Amino acid sequence: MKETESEELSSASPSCCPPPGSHSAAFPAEAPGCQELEENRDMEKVGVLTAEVVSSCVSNLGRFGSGLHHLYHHLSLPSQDLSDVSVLSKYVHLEMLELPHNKIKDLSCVSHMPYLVTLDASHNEISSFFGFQPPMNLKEVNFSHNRITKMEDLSAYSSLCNLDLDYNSLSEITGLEQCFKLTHLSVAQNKISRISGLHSLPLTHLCLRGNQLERIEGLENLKCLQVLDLSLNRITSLSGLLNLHLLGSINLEKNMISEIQECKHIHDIFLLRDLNLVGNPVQDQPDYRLAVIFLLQHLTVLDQEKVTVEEKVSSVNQFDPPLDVVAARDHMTHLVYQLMQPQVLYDSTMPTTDSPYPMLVLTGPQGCGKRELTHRLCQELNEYFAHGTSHTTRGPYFGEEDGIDYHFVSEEDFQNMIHMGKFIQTMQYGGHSYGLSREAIEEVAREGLACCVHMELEGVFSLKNSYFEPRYILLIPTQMDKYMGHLTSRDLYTQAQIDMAVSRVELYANTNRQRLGFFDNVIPCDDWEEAYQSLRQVVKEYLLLEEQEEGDNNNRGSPDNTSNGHEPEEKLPSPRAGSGALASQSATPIDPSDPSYRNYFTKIQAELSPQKNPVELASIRRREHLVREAMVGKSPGVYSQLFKSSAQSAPSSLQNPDPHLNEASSSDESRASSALTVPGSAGGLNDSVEPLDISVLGHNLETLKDQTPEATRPGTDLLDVVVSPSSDKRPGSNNKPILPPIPAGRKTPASPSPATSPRPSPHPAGGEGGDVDREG
Ligand SMILES: Nc1ncnc2c1ncn2[C@@H]1O[C@H](COP(=O)(O)OP(=O)(O)OP(=O)(O)O)[C@@H](O)[C@H]1O
Repeated sequence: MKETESEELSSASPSCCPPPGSHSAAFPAEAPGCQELEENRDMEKVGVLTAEVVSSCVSNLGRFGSGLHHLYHHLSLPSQDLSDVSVLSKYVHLEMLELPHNKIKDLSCVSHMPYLVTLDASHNEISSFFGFQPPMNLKEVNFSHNRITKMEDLSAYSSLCNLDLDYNSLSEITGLEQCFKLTHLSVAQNKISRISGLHSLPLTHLCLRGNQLERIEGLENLKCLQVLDLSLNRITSLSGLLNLHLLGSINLEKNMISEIQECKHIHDIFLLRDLNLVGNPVQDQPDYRLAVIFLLQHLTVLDQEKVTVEEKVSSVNQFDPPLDVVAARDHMTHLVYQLMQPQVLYDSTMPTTDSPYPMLVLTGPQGCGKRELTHRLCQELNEYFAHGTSHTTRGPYFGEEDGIDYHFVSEEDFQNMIHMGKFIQTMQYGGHSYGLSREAIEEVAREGLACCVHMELEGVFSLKNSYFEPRYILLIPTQMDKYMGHLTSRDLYTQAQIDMAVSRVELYANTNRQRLGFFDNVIPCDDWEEAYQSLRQVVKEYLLLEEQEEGDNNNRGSPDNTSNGHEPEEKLPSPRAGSGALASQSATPIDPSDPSYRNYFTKIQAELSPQKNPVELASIRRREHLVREAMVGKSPGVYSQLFKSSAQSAPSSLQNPDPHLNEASSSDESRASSALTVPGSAGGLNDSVEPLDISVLGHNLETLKDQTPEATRPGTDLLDVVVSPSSDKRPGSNNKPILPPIPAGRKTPASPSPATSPRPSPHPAGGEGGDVDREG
């Protein structure tokens, strides 16, 4: 093959034949004669390029014309100290010419190279801009490191794709209007102070590094731009990059960008992956890196460092934390501050851990009516509920009363309260702080009532982290016009506040959609009267008042109801829905894993089993006693103490000589009193999950009750007493289903602390009993 080529080459250049197989020959259209070669050798010393040198530096042999001629297409003469390359005008077939690092001033020889595609004349002394006739196919030109001061019209160079003009003395970009194929332009290290002349070029890569730019401008129409280098300029703002939707990389190293907010200008460039702001004053801003990562969430590299997943998560948690994160932080804060205070046992503390203090939370967007409904409910059902009054730093509206609507406090006092560990939860809303204090709940608990509060969604999230287990009822507007009209008519809010409130309706709706069971009920609140009736109905069902009323009616209708000697059945969860679709909690079919299910069947089983003889009963009681002791041994002393005190202080109708029964009754009572709590956590009367209700005990409660004289008397059944509508329902009497069973020692603690010292209650809780030290 090589031989054939050589033969062809020889025939194409008879006057200057290279040795066969040698690459040391170039093949100009008319090869120089031997005499000329001699002359060239003489001139080499003064930087004149000779044909001999050329023939030693060519490469890339290829066919030409008819295919019978072979020619070298590439010539590379780097760092040869050449100043005169006019000999090249005879090499008309060159496609690539590389002459970097020479002393060339004149490139007019290129005019004779119509096939030239690539020209590298970097690091020379050229001052004339494209001083040659345009080769038709010229695509890549490198004139970097020369002495060009002015760009001229390049409209004849229509094939130009890549132009490098770095390190010249250009002060303006001009003459490129017709370069419709120019995709790469580099004009780094010049004297350009304003970006212009780029029009709608199809540039994908643009480098303007090391100029005197102060503004990013004139790039609006570069829709194809992908890589932009503006480093080493004096740019102060990132505006001017809008609409460059394909931009993937921006280098702004060593500029004068000082504000993180500048990143907002490039926020919508979704393909932006790489941003370099090294050496800008903005880097000194607090949380600079996370802030930029947050604003530009598509970045994978910032300041030449990879953006990690951890950084992305931290940035979101820091600058737009999800509700859960806000709530977790809020809860942590209050918990830690609270733990730093002397620990006391609170009035809302229940005797057993499975029966949380009953609370009702109405939530919904601002002005949806939840505050009014809360107050109305507390007024109507004042035997059961009292309002837990939050603190706020906002000033009172006309007609609002301190201590009733809110505790109005200064921001300073609010902060002090936080640091004193006074709050259960807090939140910022509309520029003000709101918080539910521990004392607000305790005040209500001291009355022997359940606490009813209203709050925004964030408060609910935070409260869900605490050990309180309230019922949450969502009041949601469904008719936006009506809701907005109501907000407007209140004449309290600016348009921005109204917009915010309205926009948050969706937040509530989404939470309800996405977090099944997050709210216990949802009530539309477009009509407040209807909403109240629904709320009332729902709450009554929580309190089991509906069943009681029904039960009463039934009892009245059929007095022989219990004449068979059986105790009235514990009611299973009501199959009726409370109100609306989300009131279906009580309508859910009984789940075998549900404790009430287990309890129900234990009871059925107990009733179906043959009567135990006295020996068996004694054995069961002994085992039960052992288990109880073991349980008590595990529990903190003060709780077991309270547990007993509670039993002692129960109303006389509940007193039983059997200590086990007293414990059981107290326990049952507390569970029954927690009818407001969510199923599964504490449960109501129907959910009396006896901790000792394990198979080894069999029918413990039933058996024990059988042995008490009271249990045999109609109307004094333990469970009956707790829920009977006819029973004493004085606040604090321990008989109300929702009441926390308040130990007798509560009213006169041995050494009251400021946090627990009770204010005189109009309704003494529980019976008379021994003092219990409530301090933890
Ligand atoms: N402790 C709290 N935690 C969270 N949110 C609270 C708390 N206390 C009150 N809020 C809620 O803060 C929002 C603003 O309350 P504010 O009383 O200032 O507004 P409002 O215009 O009277 O609205 P509303 O009639 O709903 O109470 C209300 O939605 C309110 O329920």
